[in-house]
Amino acid sequence: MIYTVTFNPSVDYVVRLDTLEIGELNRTSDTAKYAGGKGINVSRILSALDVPSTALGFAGGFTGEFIQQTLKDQNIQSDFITVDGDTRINVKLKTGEETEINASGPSITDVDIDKLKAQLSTMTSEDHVVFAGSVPSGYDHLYEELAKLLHDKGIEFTIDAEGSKLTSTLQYEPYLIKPNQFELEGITGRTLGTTNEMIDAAHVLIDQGAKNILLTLGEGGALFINRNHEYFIPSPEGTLKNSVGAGDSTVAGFISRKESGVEEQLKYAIACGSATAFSDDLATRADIEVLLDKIEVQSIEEVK
Ligand SMILES: Nc1ncnc2c1ncn2[C@@H]1O[C@H](COP(=O)(O)OP(=O)(O)O)[C@@H](O)[C@H]1O
Ligand SMILES: O=P(O)(O)OC[C@H]1O[C@](O)(COP(=O)(O)O)[C@@H](O)[C@@H]1O
Repeated sequence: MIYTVTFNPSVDYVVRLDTLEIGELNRTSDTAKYAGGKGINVSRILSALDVPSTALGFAGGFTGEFIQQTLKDQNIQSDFITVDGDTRINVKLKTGEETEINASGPSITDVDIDKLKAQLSTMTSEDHVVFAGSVPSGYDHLYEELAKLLHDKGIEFTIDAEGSKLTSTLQYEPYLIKPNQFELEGITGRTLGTTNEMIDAAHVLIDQGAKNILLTLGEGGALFINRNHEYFIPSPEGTLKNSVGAGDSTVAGFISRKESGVEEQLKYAIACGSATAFSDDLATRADIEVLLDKIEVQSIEEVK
């Protein structure tokens, strides 16, 4: 079973406006709300691809209810730990440009963490765990602690997190990490202007333990690096509607075809990411299938 863990889920409130005047009254042209948070998005795309998963994490209040009901309606299994306080609402402004305001989310306690650890303790080496997104304040060490717990039990895991939350887990050999360029620059502390600079930076993380790195570059596509392969995958052409969840969709696409070889995994990853970018909500299976044939996985030697 694939388990996704969203420590800090969100209701993503998408607000469309023709223009935004700071300091003035603005009226929307359209609004929508979606069950979000990185692991939840991974579960939703896996479900679109008919790959079962169970969504875990912390949820509370009316917003937490909304998320759990949405997953239920979509036939996605979930087992959230109830926390005090409302799950956050993240505002996604669409004004021609995309602007995001992500809230910090409700507090969690050591008791909540113990409940999550109890869930992880029932897993076996047949399972795969995806840890994704921010953590409530004060718990930055959680990623490292849980990665160690899974590594000690021989359970494969994927990490999509920023900065030290990600780098602290590399010693436990994550199956996949998925930084974007901005996140990789944050980790290395320098601007990565060329493909070679990005690949070199990725190899440092491989040397520290990461097994596979999908470095996503928005409309620029993605680079993939592991010990044996270096690939570039351009994004297909299309009209951007809402890129929220595009990165999570690439993670889901890659994991969904784990038994099919890396090139097929990359096709699915980019088809899922771009199909989500071209959709109002996350992509549907039909959106993904339309793009699959348009994805070309290029070995870096061909690109150079
Ligand atoms: N404007 C876009 N056009 C086409 N594909 C896109 C666009 N934005 C994102 N994608 C797709 O989604 C993937 C992940 O997007 P990215 O923005 O890099 O992730 P994140 O949301 O994690 O920052 C990209 O590799 C690409 O396949
Ligand atoms: O936990 P974080 O880092 O604040 O991110 C949460 C946000 O990320 C998302 O999961 C989208 O992530 P991506 O666009 O990177 O795929 C939203 O649904 C959510 O609002």
